[in-house]
Amino acid sequence: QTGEYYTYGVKTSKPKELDDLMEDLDVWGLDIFLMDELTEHRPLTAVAFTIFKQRDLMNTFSICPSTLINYLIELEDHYQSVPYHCKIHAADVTQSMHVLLNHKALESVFDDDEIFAAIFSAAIHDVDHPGLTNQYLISTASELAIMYNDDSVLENHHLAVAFKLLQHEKRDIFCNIPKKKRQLIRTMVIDMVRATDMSKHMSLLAELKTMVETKKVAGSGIIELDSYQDRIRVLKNMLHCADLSNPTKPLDIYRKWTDRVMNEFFLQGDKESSQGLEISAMCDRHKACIEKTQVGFIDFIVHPLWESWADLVHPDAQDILESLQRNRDWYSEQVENLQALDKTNDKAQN
Ligand SMILES: COc1ccc(C2=NN(C3CCN(c4nc(N)nc5sccc45)CC3)C(=O)[C@@H]3CC=CC[C@H]23)cc1OC
Ligand SMILES: [Mg+2]
Repeated sequence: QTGEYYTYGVKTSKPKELDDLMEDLDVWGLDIFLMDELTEHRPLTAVAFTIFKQRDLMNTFSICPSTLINYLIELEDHYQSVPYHCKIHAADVTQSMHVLLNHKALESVFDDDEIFAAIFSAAIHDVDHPGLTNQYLISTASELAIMYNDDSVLENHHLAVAFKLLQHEKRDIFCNIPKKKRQLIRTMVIDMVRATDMSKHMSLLAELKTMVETKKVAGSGIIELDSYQDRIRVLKNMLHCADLSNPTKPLDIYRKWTDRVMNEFFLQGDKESSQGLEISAMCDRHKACIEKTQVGFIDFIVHPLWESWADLVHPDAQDILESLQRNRDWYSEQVENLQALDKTNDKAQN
């Protein structure tokens, strides 16, 4: 019979399976789609609540569990049911952030404020995403682009929505945090979420590379970060890595994300086409080559970022880098097979 089990803040009719799955909460490659099923479509609430519990953040910040649940459920309900930028993506990035924070090279580097800010940022980072790009919102002079003057339109919107949801006493998880500390956490969250705008990718990566070159490492291999700028630079890159982690996950999970993101891009392309607009890169369902796009995404964006991250936290991200390489090889083989198929078809027709 369906039990009223709330161990993880959400109801489940499969407590045993959910217990088993939550064993993998700090494992890279946890099946977040199974999490969505077992939590009856509350993956973000279950994952974020359990991470807060495991890191003892409710005690540290005097957060009443019901207030945290109320906020997380409201936050999760404000993720739109778009193919990619939905609540499962938010849960995925939150869980990925949780694992990255556990890197040995970062052990006891970050304090409770920074850890709270990092997990909270991941949970809120795409809330109310409409499944359209900044460029589309800007070129169609949308309400959001007007509101945010074309500057990191989506990222500023995610932040505003997330903080507005706190303004109800039943949901204000910051209510027992001293004012000064609350402002510091808010500043860090704004910096981290704004850094998930892909237009900031190149400058963020350049900063990460500089940090790697000048990295000060204690004898134990733990990184020394002495300024706010250095600390927030690592946290911004960490969230950016979590946001660009799909190609580093087990192939069956990665391929589900590829299907979802291309579906979202194609839906935008359909809108652009029906509005007589030029169809954006990767958004034309009649012209896109999904496998080639993934090889390009990995070669130009994902691998350069993860290679630098792996240098920073060496050797903690080696298995992640190897998984990325295997997945890149698999998609590259698919491209070769498709090209061979095209050649065979051409021969057959001529
Ligand atoms: C699983 O597969 C994927 C997952 C996510 C994305 C995203 N993509 N982008 C951009 C990336 C650069 N982009 C590129 N543009 C052009 N012209 N060429 C090229 S070659 C290679 C890329 C590229 C534009 C989209 C976003 O901003 C999303 C929001 C935030 C983070 C990443 C998200 C993409 C995936 O697979 C492609
Ligand atoms: Mg985003």
